[in-house]
Amino acid sequence: MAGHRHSPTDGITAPQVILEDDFAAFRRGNLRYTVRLTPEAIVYVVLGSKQERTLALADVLGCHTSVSLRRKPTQENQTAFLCIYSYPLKRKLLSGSARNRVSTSFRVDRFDNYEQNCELAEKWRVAVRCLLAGQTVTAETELTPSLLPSQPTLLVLLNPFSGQGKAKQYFDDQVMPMMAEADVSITLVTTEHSGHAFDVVQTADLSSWGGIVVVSGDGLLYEVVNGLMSRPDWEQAIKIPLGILPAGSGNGVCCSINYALGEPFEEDRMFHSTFVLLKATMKGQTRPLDLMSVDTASQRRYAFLSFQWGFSADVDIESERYRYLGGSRFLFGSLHNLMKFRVYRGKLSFLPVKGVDALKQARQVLSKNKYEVKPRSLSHSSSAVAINSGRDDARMRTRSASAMNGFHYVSTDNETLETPSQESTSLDAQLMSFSTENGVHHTKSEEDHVNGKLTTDGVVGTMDSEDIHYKNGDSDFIGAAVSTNQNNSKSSQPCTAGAKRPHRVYGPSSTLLPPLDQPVPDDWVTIDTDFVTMIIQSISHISEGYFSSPCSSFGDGVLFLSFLKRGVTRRQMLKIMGKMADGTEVFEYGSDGGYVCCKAFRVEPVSPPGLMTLDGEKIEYGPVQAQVHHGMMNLIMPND
Ligand SMILES: Nc1ncnc2c1ncn2[C@@H]1O[C@H](COP(=O)(O)OP(=O)(O)OP(=O)(O)O)[C@@H](O)[C@H]1O
Repeated sequence: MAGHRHSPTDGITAPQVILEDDFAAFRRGNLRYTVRLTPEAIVYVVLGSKQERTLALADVLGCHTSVSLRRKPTQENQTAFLCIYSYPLKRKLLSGSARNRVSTSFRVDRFDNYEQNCELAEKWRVAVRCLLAGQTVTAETELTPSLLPSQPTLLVLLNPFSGQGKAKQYFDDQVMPMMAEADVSITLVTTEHSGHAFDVVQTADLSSWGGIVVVSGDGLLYEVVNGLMSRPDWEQAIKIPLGILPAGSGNGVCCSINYALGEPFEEDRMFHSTFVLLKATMKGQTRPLDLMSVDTASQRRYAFLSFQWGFSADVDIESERYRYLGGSRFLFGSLHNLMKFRVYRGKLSFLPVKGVDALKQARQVLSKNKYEVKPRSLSHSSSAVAINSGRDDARMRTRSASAMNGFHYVSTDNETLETPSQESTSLDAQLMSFSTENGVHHTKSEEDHVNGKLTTDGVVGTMDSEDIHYKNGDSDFIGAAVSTNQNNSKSSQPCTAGAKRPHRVYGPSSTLLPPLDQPVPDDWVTIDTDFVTMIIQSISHISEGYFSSPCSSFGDGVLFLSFLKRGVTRRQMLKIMGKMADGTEVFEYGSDGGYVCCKAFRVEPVSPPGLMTLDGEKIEYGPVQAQVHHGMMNLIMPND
């Protein structure tokens, strides 16, 4: 039985090789391999040939010795086994790429003795597991089981009614086998009613688990987050790594994770998301995720995904009855709502982020994604936001470069790059003022645009038809904004989040938000109009097929706000929905919408009661405001 331990002086690859042995193929007669373990891969070469195969460790989930092969040693056969589970990406003919499971087994037969072969196989297992956990292993490392990283136990909360009601089936058939391969142990709780997960995490001793994973739609994660934030030790509790496996019909978080990582999602989303989650779990990796503190008249909640009002909220909630269709329910719901095509009167106010040109960033992201991007004269644009305020349908219909679909861009050097309507000129001139560094800055031409309404501490500009106001105060946009609680420090005591918040809740102070019944600070932008839809989100996808914010990334500390106003037509809506689905130019809302970057927002509906959602869950209809809290949560996902 051949084989040898690698010596660092062997060959040119010597410094890279951690282990090298000759093993027999599992089921292929006399075929033998030289197998090498490097920090990046397991490479095996057929003895006597140059036929080399590589299992990249980035694709490997686990490694087991003979245990999994269910073979007992006999007198004649003293062989041990080594089995490696990998999930390499394969290109698909029509649909990009997808991972597939490959299990590679070797017969470890260097010795005539079963125990010694087992010991050798175990050395390999220890080395591979250590590398998968991100530990450094070299040819000199003494490979004993004591080196094995301790794998945390995960609390898994499974909603059997998520999506099409297949969460349990997915979990048993796909997730559990992969968890076993990765040696991840779990405590499984199947939720029995709405609020169950909230109760579990609100009272649990969290030190028992290394993380909490929901197998559900985004709604159960929302429940878990709010459960954690309702604990007296919320500040520590919310730091527990949180993961999600997509069993809902929306799955915005999983979609955003896989998009950010360049991982496939469309085909077998549970399989791909489990792979991603386990890779991160094994290395103890997380990424920060922002949390929104959201106040309504009666309550404070926490959200990590989106606030929606209008068309998209209606689609989300009203399509619940088509749940059996899975993700297609949104398409069905969209078509249904397109027929009604309602508008919603209200006021949208937001605190813009200085120096972020959301549209320009979106274009960069999309072109990096190799999507076809139409030429636009944006090269000098660096205004804080870009908003379309015109309502010129003729201009909307003309997709010429000069019309730019109604978008109007301004630059810090006051160069107007488009010929906007009078209305958009007015708004953009106002926006230009907060893109300057030190408070108010107006050129003569800008002042002309804002209809001459100058005040001593800034400017109030009004638009004839849309009643859009911009007020510029003296204060810097963060920190000095009006707040109910000027103490910026986080409190572990219950805090009231504003004058209209009768429910005492735990959580951070919303330093950017005034009480809900008080006016917004001067440095906020207000748009008072008829809206068709409004989505405010912190990650890229609000659900599958809704890549509505190309600029959003995990833990960026900002929100992106997309809206459409009265004036957009059904045809345009259809087109926008199509673009959202294939991830191209989702921000191209024509002259009747906008895509902006903000830190806080307030929505004050005037329309009769309708639907508003937070992370896809219905909330009470009425005034609502929120601010983003940078990276408060830890989302289980790879970060290298
Ligand atoms: N056993 C249960 N019975 C009824 N409701 C439950 C149960 N477990 C959880 N819930 C509730 O179901 C709601 C939705 O859960 P979840 O997000 O997992 O699925 P979903 O709404 O189907 O997902 P999606 O919106 O993506 O379709 C949550 O608010 C949660 O409180």
